[in-house]
Amino acid sequence: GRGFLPAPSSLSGTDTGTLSVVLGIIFVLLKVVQFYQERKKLIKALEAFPGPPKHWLYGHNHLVRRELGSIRIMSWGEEYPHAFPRWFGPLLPSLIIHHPEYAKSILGRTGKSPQLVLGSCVLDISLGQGLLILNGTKWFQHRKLLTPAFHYDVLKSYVDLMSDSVKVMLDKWEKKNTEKKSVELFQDVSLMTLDSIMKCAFSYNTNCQTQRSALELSNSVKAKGTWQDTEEETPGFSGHSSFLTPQFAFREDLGKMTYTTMCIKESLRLFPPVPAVSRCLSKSITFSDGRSLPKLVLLMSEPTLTKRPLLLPQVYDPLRFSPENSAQRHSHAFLPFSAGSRNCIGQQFAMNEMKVALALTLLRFKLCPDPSKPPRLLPQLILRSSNGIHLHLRKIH
Ligand code: HEM
Repeated sequence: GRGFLPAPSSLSGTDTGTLSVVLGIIFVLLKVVQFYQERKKLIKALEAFPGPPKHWLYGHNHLVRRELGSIRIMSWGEEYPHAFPRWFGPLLPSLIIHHPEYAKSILGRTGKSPQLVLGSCVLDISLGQGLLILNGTKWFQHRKLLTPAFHYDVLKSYVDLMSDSVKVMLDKWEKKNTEKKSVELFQDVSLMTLDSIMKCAFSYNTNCQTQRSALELSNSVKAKGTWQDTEEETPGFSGHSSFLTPQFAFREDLGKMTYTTMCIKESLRLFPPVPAVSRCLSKSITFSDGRSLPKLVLLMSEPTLTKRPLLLPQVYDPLRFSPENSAQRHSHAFLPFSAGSRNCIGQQFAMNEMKVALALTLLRFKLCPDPSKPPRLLPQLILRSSNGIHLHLRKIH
């Protein structure tokens, strides 16, 4: 029948233009209303979580300094049990979780892809589309593809490759004049870990510790292809036999290095290499104490806080991790490698490598800190020291 609007065919150009503008405005208004309602719901839900007062514009940004175990965050943790809101500016809320039971609720959620918040464009550019920042089905497929490569038995065979890489590093240290001056070790250790992962994952000897510049190396890695490019051919973790040397004695002993493992865990507790993990809720959640959150809240969990029961005192004491002392501990009180389906796939690889590196290093050197250059901790995506790590090396034999 006849309506108020003329038939589409009779619309002039100006009318079509006006119509699109009106539709556009309606769309934007609907989005604003939707955003406003979601925000109201979110703020209501966050009311159940008391927290420090926030500034209307900065949120909590002006109160929190980027430092490991920030005293302020720690004291907030003291004041506001289990979890408290942390606003990034006026619009973006997050919930800082610092209770093992809360961490368990979040990290223990099943489903194909616990969404990570990490998929920001900055990470996309710097890391490529690796497992760490993938989400959804793609993450699930890649994770499934890579999991067998980290099987216990497969990892055992890498011990020889790891020890070769460590020995190159130690030989380099022997040649340095370490009599009086302390040595910056972070660079060397980074290159050693790169060398060893390249050998294990790609069966590729880069010689990066002795020859290549970082640029040359990154080009050769690109030429060789990265993990995510090798879907048909499971990335490395296979034809590595050419590197194997049968005489390595630790291979069977790694599982027996109980005290070394305790020392490593204590170091990971005090200096967590991944200082915080974050999750985005894809559906609402109710915690064990009855408080709940709607979907789409950015959640951050600082392991430094999550493992609060362990955090104080700041004294290095490996015995904290003795079987007796660990028996009563909550399963989610100490999470250097995170937990749940999105935990660190390289956890066992990393533990093995740390044991091999530590044992071989201590067989050759005594290490002492340089009090004039203490590390300045800088928690970024990973924890680093802004001024390197300076140690005195004393040759044992
Ligand atoms: C001490 C050494 C390491 C620590 C403390 C560590 C810690 C972590 C943590 C906490 C996560 C979870 C991140 C999150 O939930 O947002 C993670 C993820 C991951 N780690 Fe590690 N990691 C270490 C070494 C390694 C190594 C050696 C590899 C590879 C051989 C590796 C590969 C990965 C991958 C691929 C993921 C992403 C897993 C996924 O999203 O499914 N990590 N790591």
